[in-house]
Amino acid sequence: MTEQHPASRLVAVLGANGRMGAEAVKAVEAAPDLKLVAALGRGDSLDRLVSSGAQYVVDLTVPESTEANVRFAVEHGMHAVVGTTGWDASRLAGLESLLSQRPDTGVLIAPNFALGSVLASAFAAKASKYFESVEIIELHHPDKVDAPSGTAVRTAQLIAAERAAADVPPSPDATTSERSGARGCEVDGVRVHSVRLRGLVAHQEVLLGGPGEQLTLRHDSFDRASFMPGVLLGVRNVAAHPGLTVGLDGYLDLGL
Ligand SMILES: NC(=O)C1=CN([C@@H]2O[C@H](COP(=O)(O)OP(=O)(O)OC[C@H]3O[C@@H](n4cnc5c(N)ncnc54)[C@H](O)[C@@H]3O)[C@@H](O)[C@H]2O)C=CC1
Ligand SMILES: O=C(O)C1=N[C@H](C(=O)O)C[C@H](O)C1
Repeated sequence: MTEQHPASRLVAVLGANGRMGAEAVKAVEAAPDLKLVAALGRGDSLDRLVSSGAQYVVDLTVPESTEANVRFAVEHGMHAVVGTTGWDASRLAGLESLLSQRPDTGVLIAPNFALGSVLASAFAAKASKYFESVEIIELHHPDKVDAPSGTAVRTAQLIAAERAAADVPPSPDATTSERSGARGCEVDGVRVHSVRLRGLVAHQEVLLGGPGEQLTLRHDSFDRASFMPGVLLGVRNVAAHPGLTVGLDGYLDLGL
């Protein structure tokens, strides 16, 4: 007979057959204070979230599914911890409006669950106002469907906000002739370059340049195990943070 933890949080994982979802299933099963009540893959009915009694939903699916999944969870009073990419400003606004009708429900949208990545992005944002130039290089496995990565988008947004608040001008760039894509894409005025290479998992460098010097902030996830402490931290904290939180840093005391 399996031992029941008296205060178990009942957790469902969506995308359970995927690279991240499979890892999250193992992490939830191994956590003494959590109980996995559903592990759903593509094509499974979301009604199983309700019938399983799930209180927490971990969404690790695909950009085209995640919005409907999270809406379903919130409409049924479940807290959601979301690692899936694709949450642009308009999706976030729609979710905030839905959550305003559910004041006790919490949703965490975490572009990256790895603590080191969250720290690297925060440090980069803080440092960026002291440098003339900033560019981001994100490097991932070639099975990733979206580019640039959600982490890079979030990092660029944090950097852009810090630089705007400090009235830092745009990074200098004399390019007048460009083969399409050579300068990457622009996110809030920050150039982002995406590499897809077999052997990689998830990596990012923020390059900060000033006269005669460069600061590079690099983070590497060598294994998806790196994301699991953040997933568990999200599940354990999301109910205490009703409404929408974007970024795991919202649950951490970074003191920055
Ligand atoms: N926040 C973070 O720290 C991390 C986020 N990610 C993001 O998480 C997402 C998943 O990444 P991977 O696991 O590498 O992708 P994956 O492609 O291996 O897994 C996605 C899984 O979701 C399933 N799926 C699609 N629609 C579904 C639905 N409606 N219900 C249930 N399952 C559904 C797919 O069949 C697939 O098995 C991506 O958006 C990725 O960028 C990935 C790693 C870390
Ligand atoms: O698809 C991935 O693998 C990852 N996706 C997230 C992203 O787009 O930032 C998080 C991490 O980089 C891994």
